[in-house]
Amino acid sequence: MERVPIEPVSVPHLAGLSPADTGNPPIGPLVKAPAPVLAPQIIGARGLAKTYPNGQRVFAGVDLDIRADQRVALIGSNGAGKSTLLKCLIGLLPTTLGEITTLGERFLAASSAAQLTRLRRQIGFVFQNHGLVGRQSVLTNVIQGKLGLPGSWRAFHHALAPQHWREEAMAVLAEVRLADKAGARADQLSGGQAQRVAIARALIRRPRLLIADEPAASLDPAVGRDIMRIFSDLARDHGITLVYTTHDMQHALDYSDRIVALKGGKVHFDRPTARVTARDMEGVFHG
Ligand SMILES: Nc1ncnc2c1ncn2[C@@H]1O[C@H](COP(=O)(O)OP(=O)(O)OP(=O)(O)O)[C@@H](O)[C@H]1O
Repeated sequence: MERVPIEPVSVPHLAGLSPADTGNPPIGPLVKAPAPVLAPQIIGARGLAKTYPNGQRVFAGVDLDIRADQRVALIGSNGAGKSTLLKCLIGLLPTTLGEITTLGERFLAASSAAQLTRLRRQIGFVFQNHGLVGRQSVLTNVIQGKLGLPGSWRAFHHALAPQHWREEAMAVLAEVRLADKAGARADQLSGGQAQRVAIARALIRRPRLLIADEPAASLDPAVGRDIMRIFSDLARDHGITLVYTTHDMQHALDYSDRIVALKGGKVHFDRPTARVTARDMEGVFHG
């Protein structure tokens, strides 16, 4: 049988076209999808346990990872250990077991004095009792937020402070809507106004982390909500990580991105606020 030579087949309309032109994906080295970028860690805690010297066991086996820019509500019933945990995380109280890394300072049990100084420089504190000096002016109280920072002897009185500190103090007072009270004595303020000054005093430190222990507990409901809103909005606008304790469920739900619940000496749940149900909240305080 006669063999017919087979000519290479040429497809004129595809000749010279690149893969992109043909719609086929290019064949190349496999490229891995990029890992999600995590915000910098602000607080990392592993296997924390705390028992007070009198034998009072508060919590055990606590792990926590708080990233930059989060607003975290730490909740639990009275005596659940919220304040104790908060103080341990920032090196103000020693733990019994575990490892903590806060703002890059790693410590077991207790922070060193040098670590505590470095931590304090980067943290703003607001407590239930505002802790203002009543006989001094609002302006001086705000400038005293600079105490503990370099050159801070000048923060004892506004008259000693450099002009730019006074300007900063007026700017943070404006942020808490109290610029008009700068010259008033702190003991002439209402509870809500005093707490707003305490927030301004924390903000003037330009903290990376804002710690608030029951900031609205002694205020009436409307003023308490106002304080929580100021906190939460300022933390978001300034990119400050906020960790606050509360036993008010609504304050936890309305002003945080994430809720960590303590119960029975353990983390009962830790999840984004948007995924926390009313039943979850009930379970923290009852049952
Ligand atoms: N210095 C201390 N010595 C011994 N026990 C303490 C000390 N401070 C707190 N406790 C106890 O540790 C437990 C946790 O207290 P903590 O103040 O951390 O709880 P909390 O959740 O912040 O409570 P609350 O909501 O009432 O402020 C409580 O049983 C408390 O009595």
